[in-house]
Amino acid sequence: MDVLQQITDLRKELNEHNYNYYVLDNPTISDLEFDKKLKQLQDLEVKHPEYFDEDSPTQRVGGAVTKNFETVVHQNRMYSLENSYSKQDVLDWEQRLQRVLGNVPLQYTCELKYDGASISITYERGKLVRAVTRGDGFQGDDVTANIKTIKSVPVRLKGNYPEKFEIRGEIILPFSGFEKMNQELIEIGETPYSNPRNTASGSLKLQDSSLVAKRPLVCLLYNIVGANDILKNQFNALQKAREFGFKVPEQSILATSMEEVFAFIDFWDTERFTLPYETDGVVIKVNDFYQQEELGYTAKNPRWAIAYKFKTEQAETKLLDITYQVGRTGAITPVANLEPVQLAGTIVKRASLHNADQIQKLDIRVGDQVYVEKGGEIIPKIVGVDLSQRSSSSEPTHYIENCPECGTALVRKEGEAQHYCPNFYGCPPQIIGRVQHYISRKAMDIDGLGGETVALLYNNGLLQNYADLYELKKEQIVPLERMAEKSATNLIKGIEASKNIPFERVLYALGIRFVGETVAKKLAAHYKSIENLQLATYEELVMVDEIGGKIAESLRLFFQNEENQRIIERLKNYGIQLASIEKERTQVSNRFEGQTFVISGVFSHFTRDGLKQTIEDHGGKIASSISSKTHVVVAGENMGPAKLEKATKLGIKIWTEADFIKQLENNEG
Ligand SMILES: NC(=O)c1ccc[n+]([C@@H]2O[C@H](COP(=O)([O-])OP(=O)(O)OC[C@H]3O[C@@H](n4cnc5c(N)ncnc54)[C@H](O)[C@@H]3O)[C@@H](O)[C@H]2O)c1
Ligand SMILES: [Zn+2]
Repeated sequence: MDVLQQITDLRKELNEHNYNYYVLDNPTISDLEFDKKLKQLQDLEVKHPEYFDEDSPTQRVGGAVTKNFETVVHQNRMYSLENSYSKQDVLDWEQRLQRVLGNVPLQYTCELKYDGASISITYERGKLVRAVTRGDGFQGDDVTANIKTIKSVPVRLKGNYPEKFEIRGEIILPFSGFEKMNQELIEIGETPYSNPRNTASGSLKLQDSSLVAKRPLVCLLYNIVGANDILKNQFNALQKAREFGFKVPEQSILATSMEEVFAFIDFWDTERFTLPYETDGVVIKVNDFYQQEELGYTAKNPRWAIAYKFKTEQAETKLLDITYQVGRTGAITPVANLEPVQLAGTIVKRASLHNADQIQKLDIRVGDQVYVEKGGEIIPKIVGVDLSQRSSSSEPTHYIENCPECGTALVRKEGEAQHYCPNFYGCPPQIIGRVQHYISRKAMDIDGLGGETVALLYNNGLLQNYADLYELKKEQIVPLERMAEKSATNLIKGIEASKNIPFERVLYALGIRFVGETVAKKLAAHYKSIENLQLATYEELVMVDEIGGKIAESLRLFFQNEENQRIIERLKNYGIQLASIEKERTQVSNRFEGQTFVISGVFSHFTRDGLKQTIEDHGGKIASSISSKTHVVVAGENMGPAKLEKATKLGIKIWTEADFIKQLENNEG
């Protein structure tokens, strides 16, 4: 595979994991694996600076804003942390510090790294005025009402606090509270939550703050922003925060050498299991705020801090049996059912096995004692077998040959790891899964219709594919289980509203294999309509930017299929947007004709998308990164210093948001 493809694939994959992790609170791979892939991407990008992209997951904080809350632009950006896994990484970091600061003696604060969801809380004159999630670092969700229900968050401060400041912290769920919540769920026959971190993060996104109030959440604070002059250094700031009434864990220390830092790490590496909540590492920060300011930030992290991550834990348990799940694309995932075992603060009963190869490679057999590992989140994985304990009567695992849901013989394509059920139109989880994908937030975003309702509709014979949604009648829905007049009306309304979803998202919603959001955008921009895309040959498709053979092949297969053709025809008749209409509709002038723009930072009058649209409306082009072909950089707040430098070096015009508006008005006035 060529490097660019590899980079593109990794970015796409990591973006999807970020979405699962931060937005859905439902990761599908372990943190360790995620971090490995991120590192792999980082290494490739370092080797190939020509493929730099400011939107890469290596350059961005992973979260996003949701549509459920008001979006708030952060006064001060929220960053992530650089991760390290060895003491050598930490020593290398110290070297970099010394290079920038010029071999001065350094002091560090060492803090525990709390594993929850980050929050930024603003106080004015001692009163809590706003709490916002990290989101994408530039803007987040306003979750003030939810945060106010957390008892450890002071609504009014004590002592001699600064007039106005933000304080950052982590919303966590202590083990005891987590277990209590799960106990209650198990009692009513519900599935327990997978781990404290995702449950804490999911809690913040609840719409009903009285439900949040019932959850035993805790807020641990670690960073005051906007009062550096008064507070001078991090260790003092932590102390002061305690005096103002915040919950700041007492474990933090001030270290004057790396030896002391390492002693702190070693101590907590084992002692962390005695804490009432989960910690996944230690955060080391340059103590002095003046030095912090000198060091500054990369696109994603402060240069003055680093996180040392503890190694993940393993447990040994018995493999009871292997079951197989069928996904929306027909992919089969084997799942290991384990004798419940305590691991990293949660009870593990299942582990993912990925595919037949992995089972074979590790020679995993039912009845084996296996090692499971967990990176701090959901389904852990089996990393090995304790062969010394294998019974002599044990038999090698035979991978299933038929679909567990519909009985069809499974297929496995050359070069692919996964087995597939090819019964695209008859296999229930595939049918349901495709409709669930179609209605999902990033696709048609159908309000009032959830994944379970889709299954309900299918099970009642009301639905075989997503086109059938548009034939649904209220009278058919009302009598269904858990449905009522109002929910049925909402459902129909939501389906109707999906007719306004633009073509690129419809294309994504169709669920064509390998056609994710980005690819759908590219294709929509290039082909403008579904007819054009249907007519495109394999050779034409692979000529399109970022479209590889795998995607082209999948598109051909999809459009050749007569069932799909019928469905698309029906969607067309229902009035679904199967062509781009933006261009004709919005082109207002040719003011920016022939000019390429790069936009960077946060804007107050425009959203980023809105700004891009406006530029295009006036004939300009948008590029994702600065190069010699760029004509104008529109710089919002918080534009990165590296970018600014690059633009200046290349002699590119830099407009502020105000400049941009002036340019527009000149044209229009
Ligand atoms: N499994 C997946 O699919 C998946 C996807 C995305 C991210 N992740 C995981 O999430 C993590 C990356 O998330 P991230 O970008 O939030 O970085 P991070 O959690 O590794 O570190 C940054 C965060 O640490 C928190 N923090 C806790 N204690 C702190 C302290 N004392 N001082 C300062 N900050 C403190 C802050 O909220 C900060 O934003 C990784 O562990 C990654 O593996 C997993
Ligand atoms: Zn099947």
